[in-house]
Amino acid sequence: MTAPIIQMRDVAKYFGSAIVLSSLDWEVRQGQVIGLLGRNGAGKSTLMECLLGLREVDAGSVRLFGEDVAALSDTTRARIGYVPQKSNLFEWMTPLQLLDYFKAMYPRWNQVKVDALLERWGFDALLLNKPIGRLSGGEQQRLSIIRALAHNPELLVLDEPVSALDPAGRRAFLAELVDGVIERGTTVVFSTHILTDLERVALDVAFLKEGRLALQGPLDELLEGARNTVNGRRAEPVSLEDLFIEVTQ
Ligand SMILES: Nc1ncnc2c1ncn2[C@@H]1O[C@H](COP(=O)(O)OP(=O)(O)OP(=O)(O)O)[C@@H](O)[C@H]1O
Repeated sequence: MTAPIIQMRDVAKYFGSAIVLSSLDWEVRQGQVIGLLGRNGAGKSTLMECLLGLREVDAGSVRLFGEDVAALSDTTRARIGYVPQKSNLFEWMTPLQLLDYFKAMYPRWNQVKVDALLERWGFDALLLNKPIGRLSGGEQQRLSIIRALAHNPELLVLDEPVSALDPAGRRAFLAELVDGVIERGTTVVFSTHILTDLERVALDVAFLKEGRLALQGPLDELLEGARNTVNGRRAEPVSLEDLFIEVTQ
């Protein structure tokens, strides 16, 4: 059997005396599409940063594609795409310069896809040549998504990728995610507070609570299970919002 795409064992992460992740175990297999849920401050961004090796863990181990995340090879790095919650793009560059910069780093860069997304997502000549620092929040987020998708990653980690997008932008992004990314068998970890988006995209959901993954499974099974546990009788359907409140409170 091939190694899991993500494997975290007994991971702990502290900020000073605050325990954010504790004894956390997680395995994500190839092709899984997981919506990561948790209340504000539960540690979703921290978990994503730790799993990508952007933050050092205080205990435990993290492996990506079977490799220790602290010593990832360039080949494995090139298999990963990440959209952080806060844009981390070079603000003094223009979108065109930024995309050229990353293009040189990734052997599998798909310029046809980049050009199609730029056009579909409203990057005209004016926007493409403006310093990134002067783009709106939503424009920066769209650019960050295009950058993360451009090299056809096999693992895509998205930290609230639609938080700054208007409804049309969100819909366009979700369509791209479903048709252009998930269809290709990409493994996706996706955090959001917009539960309707998650219901459209995620096949599995994982709830982060008190530093651990409190519950994970196929979304439809979790909803069905929650409905069947009410008084032991078949009850009214449970919404994902109900389940979120029940699991995370
Ligand atoms: N660099 C840091 N230094 C100190 N504390 C931090 C740091 N980064 C995050 N924290 C704390 O760690 C906890 C988890 O934060 P994190 O951003 O991972 O949560 P989250 O689940 O992504 O939240 P949200 O849903 O609000 O985005 C919070 O209590 C936060 O204040």
